[in-house]
Amino acid sequence: MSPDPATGQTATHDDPAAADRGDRLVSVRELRTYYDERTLLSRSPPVKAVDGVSLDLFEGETLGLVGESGCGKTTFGRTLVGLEDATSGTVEVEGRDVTDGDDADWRRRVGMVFQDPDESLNDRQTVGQIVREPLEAQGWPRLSVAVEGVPEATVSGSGPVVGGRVESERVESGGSATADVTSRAGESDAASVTGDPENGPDVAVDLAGGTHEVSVRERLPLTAEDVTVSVDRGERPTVSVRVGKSVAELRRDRAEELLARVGLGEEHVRRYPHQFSGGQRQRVGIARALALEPDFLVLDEPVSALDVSVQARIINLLEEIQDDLGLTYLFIAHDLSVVRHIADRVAVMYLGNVVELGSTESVFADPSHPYTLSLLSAIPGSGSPWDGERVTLRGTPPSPRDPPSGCPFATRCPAKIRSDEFDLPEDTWRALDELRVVFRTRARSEDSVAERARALVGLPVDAEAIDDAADELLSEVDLPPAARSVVDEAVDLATAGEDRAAADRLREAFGSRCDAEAPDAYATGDGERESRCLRSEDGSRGVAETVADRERGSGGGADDRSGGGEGD
Ligand SMILES: Nc1ncnc2c1ncn2[C@@H]1O[C@H](COP(=O)(O)OP(=O)(O)OP(=O)(O)O)[C@@H](O)[C@H]1O
Repeated sequence: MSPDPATGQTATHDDPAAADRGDRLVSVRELRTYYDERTLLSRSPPVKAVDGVSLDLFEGETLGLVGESGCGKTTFGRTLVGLEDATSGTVEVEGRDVTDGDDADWRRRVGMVFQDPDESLNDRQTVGQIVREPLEAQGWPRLSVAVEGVPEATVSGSGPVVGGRVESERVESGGSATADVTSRAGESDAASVTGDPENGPDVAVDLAGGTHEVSVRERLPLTAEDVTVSVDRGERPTVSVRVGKSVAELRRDRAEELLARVGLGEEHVRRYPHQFSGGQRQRVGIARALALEPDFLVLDEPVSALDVSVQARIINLLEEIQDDLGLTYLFIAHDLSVVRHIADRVAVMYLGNVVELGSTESVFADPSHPYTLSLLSAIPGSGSPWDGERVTLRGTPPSPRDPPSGCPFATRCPAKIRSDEFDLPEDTWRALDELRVVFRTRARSEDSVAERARALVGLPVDAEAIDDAADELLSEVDLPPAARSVVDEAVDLATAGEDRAAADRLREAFGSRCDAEAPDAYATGDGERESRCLRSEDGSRGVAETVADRERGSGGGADDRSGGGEGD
């Protein structure tokens, strides 16, 4: 395994088990997308929606992106396709930096399908107009023409003429294009080609043998009969290509073809979105996303708003399209069963971070990260080790405006490494964690305009609420005197309005590595996966065992504290 270029750590996002995949299409490194809404009245810190994601996407694969609502999935997808500005980090496509979203070639090569077709389709446009919109926006088509196989003997020029290159290649709306081909002496490439070398030229004129043959690229709504070619074999040979269809006709034909591709007929072209079912509307959304022949689609919960029976049909359609066109998908979902069906690899996201990444099969069979484990435990019949035995996470995710220092999952982690300063039962650790969350939440609300206004007019700090919270959480648990005195100190600080200091005091005394160190991406599962959990640092796991112990009430205490070293 190669070290991570960003962190120097072992085998990471760089590529777990890359051998059987296609070429790398997109490389994302340390990507951050923050929403900064600070105004004169509000000093709230920015929302760290994506907070340091590094991963690769390989040609032809489907990468599933899963995680709770609000963890940053949509923002990540939108940043990849240039709909959101990255705050820092890079997105590279085939070695080219496209992070700023201005790369015209990349913009053409990506498409996005949105969750809610009702919201993403303009109800005042016909379906035909909706699908033609990206074609119009991008000035499609810009036909490329190549001249091939020009033998030395047929075209006279100064020196051996072996190929031609088209200098002008736009189809005018009147329906003709002239391609001036300048001969190039001494070039050795017998078939000089313009346009996208992957897809070939749109129109190729083969001048071999003194005649000419015209071929038209597949998936273009043109046939060779629509194209007239005349060749002037003068001193400066010119090949003129006339296309017998107007731009408007080409766009109309393309829209019909796209609608047919997603299972809609000619009769649908002039209808409006509200005349369709949810599944049909999503088909329109897919046709629109395919308009410019993308290589990469971000599918943002494309079936979440649909009935289960319709979901399966749309998923099948997406799979067929991927096979036919060789597309790469980023498939965003919160439904893990859908992801399991469609994705080759899965990235699990929590609070703006990808915490686990690996092949779908291995992530489902043997999750390394405690967050993945808890997600899988919620799916009955998943076949995961936690199937049917739900690991419920405590509390709600922290605010992305104020993520915890250290591991972002530490405040809810059922396998959190415990401090070895104290020997406490699991219930007590959890109560202390929760009290810290209370102080952190209070500290955050102090930042709000309303709270500052209260402070300014001298409203008292709600001391009773602090005592109540501490009592509720800790009255039933046994705290040794040293621990009790730390809690009393923290409560005093909070009562004095120092909520953040109170939270910090608890962290100092009861926190562990998980509260202090942001985990790198460590290789787990024989290099098949990477996991951002300190327990995966040395390859040993111990996560499932620790969670099992704690959940089943036999854990806690000294055996739980070392982290990383437990398990196999
Ligand atoms: N335009 C915006 N301005 C400010 N904050 C935003 C904006 N868009 C998203 N957010 C916030 O960024 C965080 C990540 O949101 P995002 O929509 O990317 O998450 P998600 O995982 O896709 O959620 P869901 O599954 O609910 O769509 C959330 O806290 C959200 O409130």
